[in-house]
Amino acid sequence: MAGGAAGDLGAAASAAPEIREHLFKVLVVGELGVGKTSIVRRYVQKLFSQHYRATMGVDFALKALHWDSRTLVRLQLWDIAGQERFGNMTRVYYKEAVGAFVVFDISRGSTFKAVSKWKDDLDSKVHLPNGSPIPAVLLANKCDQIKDSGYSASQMDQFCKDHGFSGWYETSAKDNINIDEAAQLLVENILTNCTHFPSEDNDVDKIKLDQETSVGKRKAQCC
Ligand SMILES: Nc1nc2c(ncn2[C@@H]2O[C@H](COP(=O)(O)OP(=O)(O)OP(=O)(O)O)[C@@H](O)[C@H]2O)c(=O)[nH]1
Ligand SMILES: [Mg+2]
Repeated sequence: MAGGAAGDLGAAASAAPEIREHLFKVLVVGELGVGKTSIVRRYVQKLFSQHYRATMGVDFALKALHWDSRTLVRLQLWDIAGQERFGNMTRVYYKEAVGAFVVFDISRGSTFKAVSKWKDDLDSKVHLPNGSPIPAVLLANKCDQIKDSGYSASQMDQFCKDHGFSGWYETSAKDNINIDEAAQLLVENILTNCTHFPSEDNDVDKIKLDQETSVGKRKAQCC
């Protein structure tokens, strides 16, 4: 019977697990050539190249994370050219970001000195709806190479506390070290903020999916 079939479909859809979908804008900043594009490429495409081509302005990439059985996180990664620290565009690029990676190159100490400048730039131009800084994770990239600075792990921990980083990781885009872990930490922090400081600014959807029938309901929701 047609009526019975429709009723069954409705029951199946309402019994389906509710999937929360989040879209987060995440910035990747740091000096020229520290490996921002390489990190994004490794994370999203699982590729690495020795070839260096400086980013002009900003590049974009999208990464989908099945966070848990009920949560899908989409990261919209804004890979900002190192040369932008000297330009006027960062204020535009940072708008509505909810998290950031600040990257330096462990084989070039000068890039670590610029970390606090990048962090100050972020904190002065973008913040959460409640006025707090957006969570940021510090990436000490190219850890497959020889270090050019004598910072111990505890000094790095202290540096993160002093400058308001959620944490830091030694990463290598070349050898695929700690990039997933760093992203995990950043997303955890973003999700925590999302729970504590709901905002209608973030583009977040709640979808209810019936995997068998592909019947889905999607509604915009604040986060
Ligand atoms: N050994 C090593 N080389 C890396 C790593 N990550 C990036 N590189 C190299 O460093 C150079 C610069 O990398 P990019 O990813 O283009 O740097 P970027 O930070 O995007 O630079 P801009 O776009 O100019 O700001 C390239 O030659 C990469 O192959 C790494 O983890 N290890
Ligand atoms: Mg780049």
